[in-house]
Amino acid sequence: MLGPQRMDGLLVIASVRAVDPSANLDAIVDVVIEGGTITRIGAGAATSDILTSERARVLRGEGLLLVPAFVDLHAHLREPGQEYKEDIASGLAAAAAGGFAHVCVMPNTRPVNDTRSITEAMIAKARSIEGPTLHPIGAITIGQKGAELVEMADLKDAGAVAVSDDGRCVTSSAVMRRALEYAANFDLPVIQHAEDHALTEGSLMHEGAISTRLGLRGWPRVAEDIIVARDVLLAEVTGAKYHVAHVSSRGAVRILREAKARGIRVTAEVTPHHLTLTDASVIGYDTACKVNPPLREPEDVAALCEALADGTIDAVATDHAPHSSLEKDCEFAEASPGMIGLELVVPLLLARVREGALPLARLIDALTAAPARIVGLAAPTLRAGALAELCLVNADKRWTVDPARLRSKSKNTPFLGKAVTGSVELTMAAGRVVHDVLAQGEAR
Ligand SMILES: NC(=O)N[C@@H](CC(=O)O)C(=O)O
Ligand SMILES: [Zn+2]
Repeated sequence: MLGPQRMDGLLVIASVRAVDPSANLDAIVDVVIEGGTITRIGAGAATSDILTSERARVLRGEGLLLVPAFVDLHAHLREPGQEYKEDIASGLAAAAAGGFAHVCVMPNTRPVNDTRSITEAMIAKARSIEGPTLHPIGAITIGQKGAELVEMADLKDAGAVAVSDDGRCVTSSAVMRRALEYAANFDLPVIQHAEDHALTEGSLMHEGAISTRLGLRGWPRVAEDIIVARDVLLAEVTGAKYHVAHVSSRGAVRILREAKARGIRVTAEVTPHHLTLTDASVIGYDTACKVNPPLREPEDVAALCEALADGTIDAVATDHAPHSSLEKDCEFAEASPGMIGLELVVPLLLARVREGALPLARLIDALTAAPARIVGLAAPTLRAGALAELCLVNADKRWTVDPARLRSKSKNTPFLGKAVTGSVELTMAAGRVVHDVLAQGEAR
């Protein structure tokens, strides 16, 4: 349910700890939002005139954390074609609840988003909903078949912010080279799902001691590393913008670190689940733990966290991949890979911050300015004059991941029923309140 704040209203958040690394900000401030714009921010910005104004909704910010709203580079909203798993409305509602103002959506819909008309239809649908802004990612190849390139100029013109065959890897070096060369003309980043399919045929989880014990065919790290290494070389010769989706292996981290040190234009993202879970989660054969790329070993999780902390991995992306009970309540071998993620970013990653594995400011950058830069969006920021795109977090609130509370149509997460700490209390996107749990039981 939305709160009383509208575009023309006055919202005041008083005495809140605001953290925005892009504005060099970490301080207790008041924030005044008028007509969807941050008009004042700073200590004492909420003057008594403002606080007593009839028009004002005043939120007490003590004990809360205010950050720019998040930008997701990788979500599967399943519309068109698989609306029983998710649709644009439910996916954007989940994004709002998770603290997101912008969601880049992958093209592995039915049909695949490889044309202007599908890109435009997705944008039109999202515009009819008062929620976070949707940004389509077009396919690299027609039908994501890995052969013929799409009309990238058309897709870009229609509003696509990047291209990707996500779900499938562009395995042909020749196709990938041409894709990078072509995309460079339009300054479109090429996002790779790095998986050498020849090495992962029939795989169900990470290849290691646990897959051997469980008798499940494994996906070795090297299947990811080979593609990342090859693509880094292609990015170097083409000068194109290359981005690696959902990095999961420590080998890929090493290759990215070397590539960046050599000045090659590469960027990368990591998911909350790869930063928190290992292949040991698969021991109970819980199909919610089946995901591509697979959950790996503790050494990989540590390497991913370190790489996110030092900026080798630029961004956190959810890879929100909803699947219904039809695809998940079955044998492990038959289950579709993927887990939902939009609504769990804050509790999962604040836990890593509390453990000291990740500085808070870096995490906020990785959820806001860094992903925005990769796809060329204006990053949400906490500055006077900026569009209000922000997120109010209660870092200490404990809640249970109850299926009834999740806005996503699908409930495929291994965190179901688990208690977590850290909740998104209010989200503003494009100047509007799109998620508000404070409105209930509030004095005014
Ligand atoms: N991550 C997954 O396991 N699945 C994704 C595809 C993808 O992101 O590769 C999906 O679309 O379900
Ligand atoms: Zn993928």
